[in-house]
Amino acid sequence: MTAVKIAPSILSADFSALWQDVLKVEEAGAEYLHIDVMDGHFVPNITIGPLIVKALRPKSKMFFDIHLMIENPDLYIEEFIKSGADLVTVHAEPVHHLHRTVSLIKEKGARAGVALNPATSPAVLEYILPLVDLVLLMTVNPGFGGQAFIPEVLPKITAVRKMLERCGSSAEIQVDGGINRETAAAVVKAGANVLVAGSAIFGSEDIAAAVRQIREAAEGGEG
Ligand SMILES: O=C(CO)[C@H](O)[C@H](O)COP(=O)(O)O
Ligand SMILES: [Fe+2]
Repeated sequence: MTAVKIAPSILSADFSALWQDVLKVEEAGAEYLHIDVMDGHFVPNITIGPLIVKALRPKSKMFFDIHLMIENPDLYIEEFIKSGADLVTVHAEPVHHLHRTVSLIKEKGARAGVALNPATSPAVLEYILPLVDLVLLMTVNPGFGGQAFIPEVLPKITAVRKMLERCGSSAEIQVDGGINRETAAAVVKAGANVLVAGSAIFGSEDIAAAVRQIREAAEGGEG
């Protein structure tokens, strides 16, 4: 099993002191910086665009993980990658030609992720797995931070882990939504290895301790 990685979601950071919060999670040893992009169409919220990614890029050496919750992602993929994205994840639900979209991410030089809402079947991944570097399984319905973890996704995590093994894929499995000290072990036990956490990290008085505690809890689920 690949080592657990922690991906703090800046959706819950202090936007008036954003890069200082980014520095805190980098110093705490978190591996990925999870950046939630919402368009007010695919999800009922509007957040961050490529300008923010570009502004943060010189401030941090972290792996920039861009979670696009937008319609028509093909229009923006190149700009996000030029702005400093290391990984671009698109949702399967609003995309008409997923193979084309994932291929575009790879062509433009980033790693490619595919995200699935809690109710979406992983069957959609089967024939594009060789191109996919990360599968993001939403453990809340996307759009907002601070929502409760949906436990019905746990068997889907295990199903995707088995699918990856069957296909000889080394793609990572990321989970996003409601991840904290209480839920971390269960998602890792089910087969996830990249854990996004927003409110559990940036809502904490001690950001470094929160990263450490989630990692410790997650490692309790390895085995
Ligand atoms: O994609 C997201 C929401 O759509 C966020 O990454 C996610 O909700 C993180 O927030 P929290 O850890 O507070 O649930
Ligand atoms: Fe996210």
